[in-house]
Amino acid sequence: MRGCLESRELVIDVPGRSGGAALTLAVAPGQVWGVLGPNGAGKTTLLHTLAGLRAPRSGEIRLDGRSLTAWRRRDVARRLGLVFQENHDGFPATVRETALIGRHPWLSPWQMEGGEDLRLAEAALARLGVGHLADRLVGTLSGGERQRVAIATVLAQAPGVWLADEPTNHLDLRHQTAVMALLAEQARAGSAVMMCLHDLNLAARWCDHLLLLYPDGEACWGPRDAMLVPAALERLYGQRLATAWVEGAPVFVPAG
Ligand SMILES: Nc1ncnc2c1ncn2[C@@H]1O[C@H](COP(=O)(O)OP(=O)(O)OP(=O)(O)O)[C@@H](O)[C@H]1O
Repeated sequence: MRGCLESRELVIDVPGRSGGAALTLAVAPGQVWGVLGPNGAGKTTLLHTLAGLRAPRSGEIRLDGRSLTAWRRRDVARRLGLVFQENHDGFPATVRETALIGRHPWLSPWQMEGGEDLRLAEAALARLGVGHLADRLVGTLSGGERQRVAIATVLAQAPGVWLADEPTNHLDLRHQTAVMALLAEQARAGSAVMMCLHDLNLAARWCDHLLLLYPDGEACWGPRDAMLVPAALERLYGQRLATAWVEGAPVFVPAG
């Protein structure tokens, strides 16, 4: 499914911060954007603003060529999926029931999920390697299993735009790689993908565009190689870095 998300002169509303960069950028079909920045820089605020969950201070967001506020909420949910940083399970649902929530934007009010919805939800769980947990209550899962169910739920939703807040949260190395490969695969199929990451090396390997959010609200963005400048990254995190090259890609590690 193709999707495109644009921001025009967008200033996010970070509590206690005056000003902030005006973001004008487009996450085009096929692109994978990484959002980097230290704790509190506003990465989650940005993703939630782009998803329409909180109002910007100023500026506009356009989803598939139309103002986000002009779409009905259901139509937004058919086009845009959000992987939250943490999952809070208010109800005792099974893994299968949780993945089926991804199909709800595609049902009419009061319509029950059908066989095709069930097939898509179970295929998504299998893709994330959690199909065998379908009958378990989500509250009994490990952190990494729960995270993979959350990603499977968005996969079942089949959005053209993916917003993922630290999608590799709680995941071991193999599953981090599998999830990044899945997001890249979604982009290759025409989706627009944007994710917050704390791991510079995952960003360097898997993202083609980067947005650097500084704690004072400043920002810069562009193609990955133009953004992966050690001095800029050191200023971003307030941390000296050493750079090595492994299999043709830069690897950043904290120095001294
Ligand atoms: N509801 C709120 N009330 C007060 N302050 C808030 C609220 N939501 C966010 N903030 C503040 O806004 C700033 C940006 O938060 P945000 O969660 O977007 O940062 P982040 O870059 O995602 O951080 P992290 O890397 O720690 O996840 C933080 O200083 C946070 O404390």
